[in-house]
Amino acid sequence: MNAKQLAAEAAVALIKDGMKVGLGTGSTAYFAIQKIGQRVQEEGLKVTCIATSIQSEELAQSLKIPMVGFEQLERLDITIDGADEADHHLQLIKGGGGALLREKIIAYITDHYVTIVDESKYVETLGKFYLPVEIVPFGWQRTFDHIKTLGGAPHLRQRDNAPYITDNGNYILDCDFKTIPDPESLQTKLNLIPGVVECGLFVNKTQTLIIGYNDGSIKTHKK
Ligand SMILES: O=C(CO)[C@H](O)[C@H](O)COP(=O)(O)O
Repeated sequence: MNAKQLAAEAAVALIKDGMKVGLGTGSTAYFAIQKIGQRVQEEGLKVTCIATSIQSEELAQSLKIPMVGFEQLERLDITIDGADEADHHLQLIKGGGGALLREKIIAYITDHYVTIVDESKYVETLGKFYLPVEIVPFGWQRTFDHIKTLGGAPHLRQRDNAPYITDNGNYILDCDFKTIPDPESLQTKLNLIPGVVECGLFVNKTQTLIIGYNDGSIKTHKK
């Protein structure tokens, strides 16, 4: 089992019958969704889930995981999601897979937010990974300029030689801040810029961080 799968399966062991569960996005969350599907089918685990992306929703449906919409839930008991970087204070950079807005909406209604990563994502200080910032397409060049004044070199994310479009119809700027010693302050500054929908900093959200190691071990950090 690889390090991502180890972390993912340890997280899925926290899910109990009757829970409302948020499903993350990305290659680590993929293993969690697979395992939830297995528990639903083999153990009869009773859960209702909501996904952080169209991709994860389709995967969950293919595994016959019961899905609900926001009209049927106000809070989630647990969400299991990956991250691009996690620091020692359990602050995160997310959005490498482009799902940061839905991921943050789900994080904010979750009682127990569990982040799953492999050892390569656990860092001293955030910022080596370019920070994804979701922005509206209208006037994006000026939003780009504003972000630049905060010290982050933005790059418009591309796919097939065109701007990458999120599930919400927006663009993403991947911003090189080099190092982010104060994620909370940067998040506030970014989210005040007109045109910014949300940034990929997840501050004080993770209660449990599960790290999978290549030697087959896992470590859990709790807040
Ligand atoms: O934030 C995300 C998607 O928007 C992912 O959680 C993040 O990119 C980690 O992905 P992976 O597990 O594939 O490394």
